This record gives sequence, C-alpha cells and structure tokens, in this order.
Amino acid sequence: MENAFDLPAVSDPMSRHPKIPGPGEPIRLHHSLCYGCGDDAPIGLRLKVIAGEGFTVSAQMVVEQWMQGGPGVIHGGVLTAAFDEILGTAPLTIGAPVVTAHLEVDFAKPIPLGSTLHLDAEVLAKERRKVFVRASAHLGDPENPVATAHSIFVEIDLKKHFAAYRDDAAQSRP
Ligand SMILES: CCCCCCCC(=O)SCCNC(=O)CCNC(=O)[C@H](O)C(C)(C)COP(=O)(O)OP(=O)(O)OC[C@H]1O[C@@H](n2cnc3c(N)ncnc32)[C@H](O)[C@@H]1OP(=O)(O)O
Repeated sequence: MENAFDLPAVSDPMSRHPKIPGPGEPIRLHHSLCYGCGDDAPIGLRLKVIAGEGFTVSAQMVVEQWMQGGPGVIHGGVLTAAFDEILGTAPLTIGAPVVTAHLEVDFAKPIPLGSTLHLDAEVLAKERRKVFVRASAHLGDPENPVATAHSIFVEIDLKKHFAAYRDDAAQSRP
C-alpha cells in the first residue's frame, strides 16, 4: 500500500539510540497510568512494546470482550489506540519523545474477539521535529495484514509539554 501521508524526499539522519533495549527486550513504560501501556491504568490495553531491529518495535494484544465494537469484532477506536501506542513508542528507537499529531488507520479485515493481534511499527523518516511512522497488524500471518496505520509524531520537550497538565492528571486518578 502506498503511503497516504507525505514522506520527506530526504530524511534527516537517524541512528538507533544507545539506551534503547536490544531486539526482543521490552521498552520501559512511558507512564504507569497510560491507557495504552500503563500497568496501573484502571482501564487500558497494557501493551508491552518490544524493541526490534533498527527502528522497529512490536507488541501483541489478545482481543478481549471489553474491546468489542461488534458484534464479535474489535472496536475501531480500540485498534486505533493500540496503533497510537505502538506508533508512538517507535520513535524512542531514535531517541525522540513524541506526541501524536496525525494518525490515519486503514481497516482491512474484521478482527474477531479472542484473536491475538500482532502489531509492528517502524520509523520511516524524520524531518526536523516530525517523525514519520508506519504500523501494521496481523493475526499470525504478516503477509496478510488486517489493518495498517500511518502517522506523524512531533518531537517534544517532555517536561515542558506536560508541565501544565501533571497536577490535573493526578487529581483525575480514581
Ligand atoms: C512512549 C510514548 C508512547 C505514546 C503513545 C500515545 C501518544 C499520544 O496519544 S500523545 C496524545 C495525543 N496527542 C496530543 O495531545 C498532541 C496535541 N498537539 C500538540 O500538542 C501540538 O499540536 C504539537 C506538539 C503536535 C505540535 O505543536 P508545536 O509544538 O507548536 O509544533 P508546530 O510548530 O505546530 O509543528 C511542528 C511540525 O509538525 C507539523 N505538524 C503539526 N501538527 C501536524 C499535523 N496534525 N499533521 C501534520 N503535521 C503536523 C508542523 O507542520 C511542523 O512541521 P514543519 O517542521 O515542517 O514546519
């Protein structure tokens, strides 16, 4: 499939960040209350994202009943959230903390409850603060994706970006 987002003609140089875990190793949670990866989130996907080779990461997610759109298949928003998480983690391989600016998802096939979703993401390019990332999901056969995603993440200064929200976030905890 062609990219529906405009990749830069030439990427800024990218190199694998020295602190990123080796292939097969988990990447540390970015926030324990995160809906996508947090262990302490009251409701969430609890994705464990694993570093791959180069600028790639992967994760697996069992599609549980509460993730249902229906009937019998995953909700599109849940799949999008899973993509957001894995796409947003991939830029850590180049040492870039990011937030989602643009995210597009193509839903190719229904994803039944009970299936194990395999998610793979890869950083394609960087241009100034923009990081271009693509992802795909399959149910065991990488040649047969059930969904794909393309996204632009923007590099941020983590402390500054979230400075105004941290207290509110603490207050909204259950
Ligand atoms: C380990 C972590 C895993 C995380 C997974 C979960 C990730 C998330 O869900 S994050 C939460 C959702 N996202 C957000 O809340 C972000 C909200 N948006 C923002 O804060 C701002 O719009 C932000 C930071 C993206 C950009 O604002 P700002 O810092 O002022 O940068 P700005 O100058 O506007 O844009 C920088 C570049 O990005 C581009 N850009 C900004 N928004 C977009 C967009 N929607 N689409 C395409 N390009 C964009 C700009 O054109 C600019 O490009 P260029 O270098 O070519 O001029």
